[in-house]
Amino acid sequence: MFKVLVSDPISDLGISLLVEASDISIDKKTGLSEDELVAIIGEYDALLVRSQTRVTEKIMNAGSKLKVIGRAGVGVDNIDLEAATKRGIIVINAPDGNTITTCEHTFAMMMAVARHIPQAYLKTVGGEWDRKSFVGVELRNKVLGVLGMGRIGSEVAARAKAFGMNVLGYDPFLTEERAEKIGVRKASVEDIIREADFITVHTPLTPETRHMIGKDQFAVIKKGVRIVNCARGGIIDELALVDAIDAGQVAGAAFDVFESEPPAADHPFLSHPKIIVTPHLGASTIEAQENVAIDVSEQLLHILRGEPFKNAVNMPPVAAEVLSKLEPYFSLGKKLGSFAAQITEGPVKEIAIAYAGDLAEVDTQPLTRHIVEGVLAHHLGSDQVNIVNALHLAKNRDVNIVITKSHASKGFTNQVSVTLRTDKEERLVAGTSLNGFGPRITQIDKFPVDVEPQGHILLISHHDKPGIIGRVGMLLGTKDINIATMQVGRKIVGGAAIMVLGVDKGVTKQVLGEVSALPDLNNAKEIQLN
Ligand SMILES: NC(=O)c1ccc[n+]([C@@H]2O[C@H](COP(=O)([O-])OP(=O)(O)OC[C@H]3O[C@@H](n4cnc5c(N)ncnc54)[C@H](O)[C@@H]3O)[C@@H](O)[C@H]2O)c1
Ligand SMILES: O=C(O)CC[C@@H](O)C(=O)O
Repeated sequence: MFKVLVSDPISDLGISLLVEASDISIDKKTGLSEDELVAIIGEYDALLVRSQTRVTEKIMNAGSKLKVIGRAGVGVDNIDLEAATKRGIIVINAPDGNTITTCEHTFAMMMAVARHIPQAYLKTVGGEWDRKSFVGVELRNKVLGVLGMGRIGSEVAARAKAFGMNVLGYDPFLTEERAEKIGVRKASVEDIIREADFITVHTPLTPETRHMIGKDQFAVIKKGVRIVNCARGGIIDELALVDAIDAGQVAGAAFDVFESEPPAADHPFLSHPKIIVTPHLGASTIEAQENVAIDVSEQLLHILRGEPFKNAVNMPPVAAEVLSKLEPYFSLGKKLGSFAAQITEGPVKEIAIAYAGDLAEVDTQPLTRHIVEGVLAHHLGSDQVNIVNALHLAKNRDVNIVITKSHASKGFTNQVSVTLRTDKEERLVAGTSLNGFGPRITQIDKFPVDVEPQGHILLISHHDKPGIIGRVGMLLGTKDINIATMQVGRKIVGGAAIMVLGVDKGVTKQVLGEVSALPDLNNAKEIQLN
């Protein structure tokens, strides 16, 4: 008999599958503190949560029988994934079940902010008949900018067209073909900032999306824009938004999510007359809660019964014999994928992976998953992509994966090369794992290099001329940026060349701009590898 603990309010109908299963015994105990959970979790094989329970390492360490944590919803930011992976606990989620519900909530918020519904309601029930203060705007013929064209963003875009809106979409994975299929115009973030009358965000919160609309964007944003966030708090800079509304640049905003939840009582959104809020209700419909609970219950049963399952968001075990051959390359593969994603412009259409040397003789699929994970995690967020779902996510986004194998490997026992193809360019990063030294990047585009894939790396392309290295070093020195390692690669004397610098700390966009502006330099990019 497997014991399952449900620690958040989750639809009864959704978990009826578990309740009715003869090999499952289920306990519902909601609102427990961390210590209370620690005290009882040792009895359970599975934990089922929504977003309130914070599943910490302490709880997992006390869960000696815990095999699986099920999240009835998409975001797993309330679960310590690293700790789960470390302890071999499988974390599953239900990514599809609340898409439509959250999309509809986005529309409810967009219409409510366009027509001042909450403000008008409060006055009316307060006894005032005020028809002058609440003149709104139509959605028809307005430009809607959608940042993040995944599951929810795409559904929002489709419905916006029914309202007669002109939709601009931005997503690193949005190709012209897909934009055409959905019926949106593919745009840049800058286009959306300048042209949209309504902006709605549907990305995960990642280092790249944090404050993607902040002070700089509000300075140039279309006057009178209305902003909706039903994704994750922090994608829009909350304080900069309040300033932009007070300055008359932004007409209003509707937020379902906050940088810190619940927000503090004195949070400026809670008293602002032009900002409407809901308490993270995006997924709160009867239908969505049933859907996500059914999805996650089914998967939970499969895992407990040792059957195949989907939607695991952390790393599953790899067979021992495969592991021993491929393990030295897993970290390299993920880093090659991440490096390539960070230097490549435009939506990825194809990931071409070439395995050379002894690797050509083994089943490299687990390694392919690590490489694709590295590519996708840069845009989708590392909590959403793992070796179980990486290939599925790539397929969903029409990203083609091409594998080639050859026994010859240019002097290394094994070499792995990753080429990303986009509408704009094709970039290659190759590497190997050196006995006793670990992973090394051995080639970037056509240039041979020897780079340890670790920490902050500056990739500079330039013309091979005397004095360039000195100019770069001098500039970085004045910015207090210490160069730890340096590699220069060129094919011919006086031709195109690259410089790969390992630096001790992150480099701001401004410094990158200054480096790129040095004479004989083409551009400079920063790559971060953990
Ligand atoms: N309010 C709620 O209750 C609620 C409910 C469900 C989901 N969510 C949140 O909504 C968001 C979207 O969910 P989803 O199911 O559509 O996820 P999804 O993974 O299907 O889509 C997210 C999209 O964002 C894109 N993206 C990543 N970085 C980007 C960037 N810098 N600029 C533009 N796009 C970028 C990704 O390529 C991806 O296509 C998530 O943050 C999720 O946690 C909130
Ligand atoms: O209501 C919830 O459980 C949170 C929903 C949402 O933010 C999610 O990530 O699925």
